[in-house]
Amino acid sequence: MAYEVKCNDKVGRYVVAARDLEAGEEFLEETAAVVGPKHHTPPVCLGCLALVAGDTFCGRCGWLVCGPECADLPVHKDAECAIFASANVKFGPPPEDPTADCPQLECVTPLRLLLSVGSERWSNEVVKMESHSEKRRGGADWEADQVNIVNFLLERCKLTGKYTAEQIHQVCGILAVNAFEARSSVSGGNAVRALYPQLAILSHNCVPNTSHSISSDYKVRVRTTVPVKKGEELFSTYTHTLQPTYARRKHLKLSKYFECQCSRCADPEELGSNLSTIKCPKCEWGWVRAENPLIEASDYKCGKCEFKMSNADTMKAMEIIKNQLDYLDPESVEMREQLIKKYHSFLHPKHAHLTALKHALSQLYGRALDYTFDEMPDLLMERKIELCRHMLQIADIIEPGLSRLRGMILYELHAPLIMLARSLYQQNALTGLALLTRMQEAEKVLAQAVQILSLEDPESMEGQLAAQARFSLQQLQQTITMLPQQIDIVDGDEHIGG
Ligand SMILES: C[S@@+](CC[C@H](N)C(=O)[O-])C[C@H]1O[C@@H](n2cnc3c(N)ncnc32)[C@H](O)[C@@H]1O
Repeated sequence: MAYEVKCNDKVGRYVVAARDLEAGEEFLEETAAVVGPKHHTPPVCLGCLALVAGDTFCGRCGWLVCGPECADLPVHKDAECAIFASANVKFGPPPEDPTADCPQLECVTPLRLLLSVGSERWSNEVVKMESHSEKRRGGADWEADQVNIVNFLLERCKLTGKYTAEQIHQVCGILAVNAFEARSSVSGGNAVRALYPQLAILSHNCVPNTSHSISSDYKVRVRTTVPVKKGEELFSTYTHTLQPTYARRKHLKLSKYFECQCSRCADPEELGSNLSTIKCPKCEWGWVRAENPLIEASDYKCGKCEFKMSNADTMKAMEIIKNQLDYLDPESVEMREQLIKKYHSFLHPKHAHLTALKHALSQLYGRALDYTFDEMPDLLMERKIELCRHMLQIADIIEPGLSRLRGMILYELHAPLIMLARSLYQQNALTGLALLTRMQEAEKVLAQAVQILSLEDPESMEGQLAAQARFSLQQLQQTITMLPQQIDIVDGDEHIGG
């Protein structure tokens, strides 16, 4: 076994490496203990979990499915279907808006997990999982679960006597604290939730040293992203690493019921990534950061002058900017560039809000309408390169090594490097030697992207990119091999072949 489970008073169970692990080493493979609709989900088929319009129903229980084939899938037929059918609880009218949440489906995944009570997996693994029932009890989530799940299952589905209210709340807590988001196995897979009792033992860190990928059969594979020495802890991340400290900590407190104290959270500079740093409005080159980021209500102050901003004012300003980001047209390059200009005098260039804009732009340049590679002038190629390098500097800190984030950024970076180099060479703005050097740099970037993305499930979006990246790498390597000859011809007196 490559890992060992330990336990302490602070986090409960956690995982350490049982031997030295290399970067990219797979140390855990696991099938899901349960897969089902997310807690907040639009209408989905209870067979394949694809999004549905809400007008086709299972012939036995009357709940949502795509059609008879999905109705007969064991995941539905052998689970909630029999319970709903025997209690004669029909699915009510689905929401008019098929993208809106469907509270009726909240009971499905908890019920699927309850149906495993007494199984070997339940007794050996699931029952040991953290539910935080004491912290959840009486809170808003608990009260909503009481109505939508506990009462519904006990009263409407007539399960009193089979399960207790406490047991159903325990299952709701286990899912809330431990479940992972997966993609349904249908094409364009929508978000669903899956429970992996071994993977869930890993503690959280805002700089994770592992990554996992879930395949279309809902098997998860977990690997390291950096070398991990024997005895060192293995961490996953329960939140979005590109968010600033106050947002990550709030999410972890509200949904996972603990206060993160990791070294990134404790450092006002976020280990140099500066995702929470604001520009001082009073002095030049002063940076405003939380006085103590581990205190939720901490005020913010400039490290250079005496300027201070209250926590409330800072949070309000952050919220206003975030709202503007949330409602952006997902395809708009111009609006994102405008917002960057608008806020660059208020935020650190690496602040999470500017970084979110830059991250989106690093992917939109080359793809968005009017901004495909064919249409982009050199200036915009340079912009895409700059944006990718910005993202890479941050990823090197918050998700170092063979992380999916780095793999995707490196993939984005290779194409503009090649295209810009070619264009400059054609304009005689680069010598043949400089062209070769730049192509070799792009080759290194693309080779790293291939190395990382090849660790992903081949059917996933990243896995498919890996295949494309491998093909591009072969082509690039051929080009580079032939380049010295071609440059000799074009440049005449340049001798770079040797
Ligand atoms: C998914 S579970 C992890 C496994 C859990 N420790 C157990 O014993 O089953 C998540 C819970 O573990 C604890 N935990 C995980 N990472 C932590 C961290 N960095 N700091 C404090 N508690 C943490 C919290 O109680 C959290 O709600």
